[in-house]
Amino acid sequence: MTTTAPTPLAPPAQHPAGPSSTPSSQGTVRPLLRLLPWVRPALPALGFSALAAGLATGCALVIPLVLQQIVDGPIGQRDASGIWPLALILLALGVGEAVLFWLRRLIIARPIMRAETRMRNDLFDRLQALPVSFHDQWPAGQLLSRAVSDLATIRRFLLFGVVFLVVNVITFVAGVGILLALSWPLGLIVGALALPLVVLCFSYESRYQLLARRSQDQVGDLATTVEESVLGIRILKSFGRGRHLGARFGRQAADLRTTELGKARVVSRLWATIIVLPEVAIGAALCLGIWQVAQGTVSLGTLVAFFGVSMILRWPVESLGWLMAMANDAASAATRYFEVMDAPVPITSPEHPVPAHRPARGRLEFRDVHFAFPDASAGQELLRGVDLVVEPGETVAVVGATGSGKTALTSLVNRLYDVTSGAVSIDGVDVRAMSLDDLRELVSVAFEEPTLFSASVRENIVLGRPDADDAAVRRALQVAQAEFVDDLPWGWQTRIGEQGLSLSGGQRQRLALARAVLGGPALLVLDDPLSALDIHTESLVEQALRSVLADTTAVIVAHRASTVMLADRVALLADGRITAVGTHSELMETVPAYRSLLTSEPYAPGPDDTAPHLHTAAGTASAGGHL
Ligand SMILES: Nc1ncnc2c1ncn2[C@@H]1O[C@H](COP(=O)(O)OP(=O)(O)OP(=O)(O)O)[C@@H](O)[C@H]1O
Repeated sequence: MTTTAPTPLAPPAQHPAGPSSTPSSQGTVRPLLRLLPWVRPALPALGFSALAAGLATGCALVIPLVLQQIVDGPIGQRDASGIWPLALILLALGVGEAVLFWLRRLIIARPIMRAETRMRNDLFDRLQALPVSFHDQWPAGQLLSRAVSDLATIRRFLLFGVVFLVVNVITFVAGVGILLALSWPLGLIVGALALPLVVLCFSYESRYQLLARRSQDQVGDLATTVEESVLGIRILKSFGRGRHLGARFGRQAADLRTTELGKARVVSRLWATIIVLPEVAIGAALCLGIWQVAQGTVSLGTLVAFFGVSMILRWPVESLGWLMAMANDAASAATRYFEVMDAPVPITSPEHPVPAHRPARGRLEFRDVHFAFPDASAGQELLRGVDLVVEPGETVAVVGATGSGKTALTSLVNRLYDVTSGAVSIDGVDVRAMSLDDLRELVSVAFEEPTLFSASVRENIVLGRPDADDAAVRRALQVAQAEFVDDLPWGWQTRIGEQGLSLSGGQRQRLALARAVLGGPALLVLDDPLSALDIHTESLVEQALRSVLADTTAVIVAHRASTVMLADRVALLADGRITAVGTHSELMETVPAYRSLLTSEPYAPGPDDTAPHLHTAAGTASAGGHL
């Protein structure tokens, strides 16, 4: 199978996650509001948490007022006994504040983490539902960073940022109200802070959001490099390219550092201004307050209370900088999350699926099939009118030059991709009209690159048929000549490493073949499944496969004559069409292009080869409908 996944050394693929696509117009609020469906169950807890935080801040705001009573009352009147009740109130307020802060955290943690888990599960489900063409275009690291770090960023904002953004604004408004009540000229000076603060935050938001987005994309690129270098460790070591990739990683890490420093610069500028503003306002109010106390227009207790409240207001103002940063980080993480969640899922079960024939006969038909990969340039069709019928129980080998589209053709059967036009049908039912569950039960596949998961041998084999019993697994293992699994340290329960790396290529192929033939599927699609086997094992597998293929419809992509011999007929794929169909010996005799593919005989297309070379043994319009 030819793959277009980005190679470790190629420039990053154009994917929608690029910083250039930063949707700055989305702002902060809209992406965050879209989290509502997941956050809704946590809203009561968020409300209680905000209430607890608000009450805690309320306690803190009342403390200076009690101090005012102490200063103007017992202290001013030198009545020591009057201090105790007020001191007890102070103590109660302090304890209340601490308990309420603890409660705030306790209430919110569980529901927000539940929301994060649901978002993560939904992302995983979405990734499973998205078509192969989506995964062809998106680097794995970009998806990984969305599933891990972006969701953690959103969780931190929901746990902490959102509550404090609300509570701090309320605290500021309430605090300024108290200050105005204590002394309106002093209150006005502190309250006037709000205007420059709002202007500042708005002016900084768009700059910061751009950097936040860039940094998250760069984390994704880093994750991609790590993933590729770990998966490709053998190649990198063999070619001594580890250092090269290390240099690329270093450059990406340096880019990320530059972006993070840029973020820090923007925040520190904002922060510096935000910290200076209340200091200036409080300083000015202090001068005026002292003058007012000296004039006797304000009591000393009022001045103490005023500064107590002002000090409490410093935190909501000063924290605004990083709360805004947190909100922007969360908004751009949410935007990245929704880029995946909003990606279209074109390959789905129809609303009213046509039931598959039961028992399935397994007649497979490609009718005028055209296909272009979604990311191919316009008009670049790989398949340009494929017509082919595979009768029930028949095995057809698809042969063609490398890159001619054999894998693409077989991928249309179980809808890994959909045809651009034309139709693929099984027992007369268009595969797009069936439910995906039905289709994937009917069609079983084995690819040249066998993917095994980090699970036991048995779990890997029964992947598509979890209810298969041991006898069926044993039969599948026999067909695939994969009984070597009995000799593994824990037999069928042996965990095979990530991607089955602890097994040889041939062993992995045999397990993948066992997985494909398990349970006797109606239709078997094998994409050069024996390429990694030695001649001896290959002939053993072929012997065993023959019994399975005797009554199963099968399409086998074949590169070697030995695999072709498994088939009843062979179809030659060239120039996007089936140009010849017949038995192996017929094609060897009459089709030079075919002969050249399976032997070392050179082939130069002649004038006779420009038109599709259709072997008539099966008859172009025969009763069987073969090409
Ligand atoms: N996801 C993709 N997006 C765009 N082009 C692709 C994609 N996958 C494969 N191709 C291109 O389509 C062509 C056919 O690929 P395909 O894998 O079907 O060929 P093949 O006949 O199976 O080749 P081989 O015999 O080498 O396995 C190749 O030129 C390949 O580069």
